[in-house]
Amino acid sequence: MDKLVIEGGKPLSGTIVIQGAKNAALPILAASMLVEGVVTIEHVPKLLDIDVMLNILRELGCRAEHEDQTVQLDTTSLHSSHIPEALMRQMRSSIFLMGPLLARFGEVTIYQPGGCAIGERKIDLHLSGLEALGAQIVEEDSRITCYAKRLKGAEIHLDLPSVGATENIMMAAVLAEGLTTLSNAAREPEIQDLQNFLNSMGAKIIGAGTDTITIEGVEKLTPCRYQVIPDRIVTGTIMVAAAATRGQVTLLNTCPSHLTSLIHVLRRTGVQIAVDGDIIKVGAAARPKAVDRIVTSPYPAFPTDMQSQIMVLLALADGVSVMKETIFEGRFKHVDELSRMGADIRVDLSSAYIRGVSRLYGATVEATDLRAGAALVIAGLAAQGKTVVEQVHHIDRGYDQIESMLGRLGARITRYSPVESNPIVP
Ligand SMILES: CC(=O)N[C@H]1[C@@H](OP(=O)(O)OP(=O)(O)OC[C@H]2O[C@@H](n3ccc(=O)[nH]c3=O)[C@H](O)[C@@H]2O)O[C@H](CO)[C@@H](O)[C@@H]1O
Ligand SMILES: C=C(OP(=O)(O)O)C(=O)O
Repeated sequence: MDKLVIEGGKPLSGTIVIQGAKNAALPILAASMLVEGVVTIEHVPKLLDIDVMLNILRELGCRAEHEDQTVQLDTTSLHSSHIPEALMRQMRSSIFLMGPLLARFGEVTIYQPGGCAIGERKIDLHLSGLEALGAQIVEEDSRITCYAKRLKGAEIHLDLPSVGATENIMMAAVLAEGLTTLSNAAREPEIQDLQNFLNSMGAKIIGAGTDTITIEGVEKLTPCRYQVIPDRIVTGTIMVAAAATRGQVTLLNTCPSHLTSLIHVLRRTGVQIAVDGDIIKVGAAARPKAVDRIVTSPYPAFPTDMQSQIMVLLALADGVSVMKETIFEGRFKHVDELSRMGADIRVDLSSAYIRGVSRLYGATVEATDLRAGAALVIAGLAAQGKTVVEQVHHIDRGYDQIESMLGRLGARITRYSPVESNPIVP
């Protein structure tokens, strides 16, 4: 497994262009299976999860190429709707294929998906949503088969606003007969992006970004060319890294309106943020201030995907901060690792109590999941001395060569692979 070696203590400085959003690109790639022909998706980052998705699509008979951030998919020879268990288990987002493949083939076989160890992550809402659209679902051990000659529009209420279930139901309902109304839908920007993509292919969806989404089924879609939105979590990660190292960074290709809750929290810590169109400038010179209470909740509240990164800034703040995690019960695994670097954090059930210290110290730490890994990289950049972050494959799921990105901002960060003990020069 690769590891990152970071010499900390250098403020980040410079300009960076933000990659396209993983969490928008993944469902959009899956939704492309609804149409027959050649679909072109731009601003698709080079990530492990994207590679896994493209490998699954190839396995199903789709032709897939990914060059210069552009994915071209030819779905004409798609011949299977059976996703092998080994591929299904490589990531959570494999579940996005359930709705589109069912809608296109009238049948899909999947297995329980894999993913980061951040919580239980059930798929009951995905399944009950498809059932409401008329699918017959047969579960045998980890294998799930869904059948429906043609899905039928329905009124569906989600017990909780699941991002993935909202997207899966939207994708399935696009080719269903009649009208689907989805209430208590998730409102994340990536859902709006999926709506825009599907509508570009001729779907009739309104309401994404609100809690009620209406999908009028159509007979057929036509292929399109589409560009995914900027990644708000990568943007947020760099903003926090700039703040934690007391640097000055300009971020290009951002969507500031997707980051309102994070910007609000960062300003409360004393970080200077200037927004101009799709450009964000972040600067911090002094020690951050503690924030009494942050609660992760569905969009537009504070995102769970930024919880571990902001915790690093709070670990260096003046005072005590409280962070409550309400989405994933297992998302405090970075706390033990940060403690090894000198952080003073106590976890009690779903809350973390963070007593800021004036300095973190380099250590050897392990990325336990994607965002925990990103947090440890930020901690390493801000710490005094050398930090080694192990299990970097978790970080590669969501950040396109994090070491090159941060290196361009002056960070002293090098990737080592176990095969050659030489550093990997990007
Ligand atoms: C690829 C992608 O977009 N991933 C994001 C998506 O994941 P994902 O779509 O998996 O997250 P969900 O919104 O579905 O999960 C939210 C909560 O709902 C629960 N739940 C979900 C589905 C279900 O059928 N039953 C159920 O109980 C989950 O266990 C979790 O506690 O939203 C999460 C919450 O913002 C983010 O952290 C992930 O980065
Ligand atoms: C948890 C995440 O992703 P996924 O849902 O793909 O596991 C994430 O992006 O932070």
